[in-house]
Amino acid sequence: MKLRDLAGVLPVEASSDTAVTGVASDSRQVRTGNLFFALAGSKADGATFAADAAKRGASAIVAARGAGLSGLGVPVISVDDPRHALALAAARFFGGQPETMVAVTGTSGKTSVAAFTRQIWDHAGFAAASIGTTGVVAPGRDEYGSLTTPDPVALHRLLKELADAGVTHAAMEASSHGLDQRRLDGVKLAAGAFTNLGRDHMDYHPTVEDYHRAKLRLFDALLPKGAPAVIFADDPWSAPTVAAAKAAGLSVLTVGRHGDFLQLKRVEHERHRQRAEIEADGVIYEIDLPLAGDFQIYNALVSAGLAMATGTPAAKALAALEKLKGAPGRLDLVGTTSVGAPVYVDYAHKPDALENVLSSVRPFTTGRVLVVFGCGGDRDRGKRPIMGEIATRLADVVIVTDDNPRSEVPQEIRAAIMAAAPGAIEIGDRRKAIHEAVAMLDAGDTLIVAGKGHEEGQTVGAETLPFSDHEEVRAALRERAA
Ligand SMILES: CC(=O)N[C@H]1[C@@H](OP(=O)(O)OP(=O)(O)OC[C@H]2O[C@@H](n3ccc(=O)[nH]c3=O)[C@H](O)[C@@H]2O)O[C@H](CO)[C@@H](O)[C@@H]1O[C@H](C)C(=O)N[C@@H](C)C(=O)N[C@H](CCC(=O)O)C(=O)O
Ligand SMILES: Nc1ncnc2c1ncn2[C@@H]1O[C@H](COP(=O)(O)OP(=O)(O)OP(=O)(O)O)[C@@H](O)[C@H]1O
Ligand SMILES: N[C@H](CCC[C@H](N)C(=O)O)C(=O)O
Ligand SMILES: [Mg+2]
Repeated sequence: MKLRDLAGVLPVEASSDTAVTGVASDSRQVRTGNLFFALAGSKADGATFAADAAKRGASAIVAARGAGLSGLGVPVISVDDPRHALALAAARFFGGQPETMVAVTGTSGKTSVAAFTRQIWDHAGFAAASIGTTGVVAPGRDEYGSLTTPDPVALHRLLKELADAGVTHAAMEASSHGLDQRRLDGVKLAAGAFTNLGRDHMDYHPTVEDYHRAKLRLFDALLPKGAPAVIFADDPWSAPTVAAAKAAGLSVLTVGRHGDFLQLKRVEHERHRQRAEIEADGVIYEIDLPLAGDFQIYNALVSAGLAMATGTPAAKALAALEKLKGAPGRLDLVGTTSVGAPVYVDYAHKPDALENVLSSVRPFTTGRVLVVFGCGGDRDRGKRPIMGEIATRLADVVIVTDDNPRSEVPQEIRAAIMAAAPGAIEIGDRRKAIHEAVAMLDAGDTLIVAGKGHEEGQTVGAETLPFSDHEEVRAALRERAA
C-alpha cells in the first residue's frame, strides 16, 4: 500500500506515494518500508527507538505530537494518540476481518464466554473463531496464545487470515490492558458484552474505578451507536455498566436473574451439570448445561445473549448450551482417585474467582475441600493476603505453592499469602504440592488446583520451564493408583 492509502487514519498528503510494506511498533521488528509507530510504554518510550527504526529502513515514523523527533532522514507524522493510530493503520493495512465480531470484557469469564459464543455459532452453522487467553480456536486451527488481547499488528494479521479462511464469526476477549492500550480500536464490532468486575490488575490500574473505566471503553468508545451491549445483570458493577452503555447510545440487553433479555428463572446445580429455566421473549426454555461451577450458567447466558444479538435465533442459541464444552483449565475435571475424589484444574488467580470456585464445589463435597494455589510474581501484591484469607475460609486444607514467581523471590510471595492463611501448608515446589495434595484425598473430598489453568509453563526468573497442572495431576493420580 501507499502512504496515501492511510488518509483518514493518519494526516498524510493525498498524493504521497511512499510505499508502506507493513506497520510495526517494535523497532527490532522493522523491515524496509515499514511504518514505525513510536509508543510510550510502561517500561520504555518508543520515541527513543525511532532512529533505530529509521536505520532499519522505516518509511516514516508516527509519533505523538510534541515528541520532538527530527533529523531522522525519514518523514515524521505527528498524531494525538499513536496507539489509536496504530490500531486503525493495522486494520487498514491488513484489510479484512470476520464479518461479525463481538468482544467480551469483565474480570472473570471472558475466556469462557468467547469459547461458548464460538461453540453456539458453530452449532448454528457458522464458521466461527474465538481469540483470547487460551489462544485462537477456529475450524482446523487451535493455537496457544500469549496475550488475552493480542497487540494490533498481530491481531489484524490474524483477523485477515481468519477471514481469508472463510471464518465469518469471531468472539474475542477485551482485557482492560487491551482496551486501555487501544489494541482493539481498529476492530469493527457488532456487539459487546460485560460479565462482572472484581479485583484484578491493581498493579496497572491505580483504582478499581480506573479499572472499570478502562473496561467501559468497549461500550463508550468502540461499539457503534445502536449496537447491542449484552450485560450480566447480577453483579455489583452491572448498574454503572448499564448506565454507561445507555449513555453511549447502545442497545442494552441484560441477562441473569435480573435480566430482561434472558432471564434466569431457576437453576439447580449438580456436581458436573446444572439444570436451568431461562425465559427469552416470553418463552421458557429448560436447559441442561453440562458444566460444573455455578458461575458457568452466567457465562452461558452472556454467550447466548451475544449469539442472539448477532442474529442466532433464541431456540437455537439456547439449545446449543446443552452441548457446551468448558474452556481448557476452567473447573476442568482432570480425574478422580480410586475412591472417587475428583481433582479439578482451574484458572482462578484472582480473589473473586477463587471464592467462586471454592464455593461452587462445597455443596457436592461430603468430605473436605482441598486447594493448591499461589500468586504470580510481578503482579498485584495486594491480592496475596486476600486470596490467603479466602482459601482459609472456604477450604479445609490449604496448600500454598508457587505460580510464576517471575522476577520476585518465591518465598516472599508465599509468605504474603501465608500471613493471612493460618494453618495452611507451604510447599514451594508446585509439582510436590500437587502430588502431596492428591495423596491426601479421602472418599468425599474435592481437590482444586488453582491459578494456572491451561498454562504450559512455570516462569521462574526470566526462564519459563515446561509445567502443566493437568499433567502433574494425572501423574499424581497414576502414582497413587500404583
Ligand atoms: C504492561 C503491558 O501491558 N505491556 C504491553 C505493552 O508494552 P509497553 O507498550 O508497555 O512496552 P514497553 O516495553 O514499555 O516499550 C514501549 C515501546 O517501545 C518499543 N520498543 C522497545 C524496545 C526496543 O528495542 N524497541 C522498541 O521499539 C516497544 O515495542 C513498545 O512499543 O504493549 C506490548 C505490545 O502490545 C505488549 O506486548 C506488552 O505486554 C506485556 C508483554 C504483558 O505482559 N502484558 C500483560 C500484563 C497484558 O497485557 N495482560 C493483559 C490482560 C491479561 C488478562 O487478564 O487476561 C492481556 O491482554 O494479555
Ligand atoms: N462468571 C464468572 N464469575 C466468577 N468467576 C468466574 C466466572 N467465570 C469464570 N470464573 C472463574 O475465573 C476463572 C477464569 O475464567 P475465564 O478464563 O473464563 O475468565 P477470564 O476473564 O478470561 O480470566 P483471565 O482474565 O484470567 O483470562 C475460572 O477458572 C473460574 O475460576
Ligand atoms: N493474564 C494474567 C494471568 C495470570 C495467571 C497466573 N498464573 C499468574 O501468573 O499470575 C496475568 O498475566 O496477569
Ligand atoms: Mg481470559
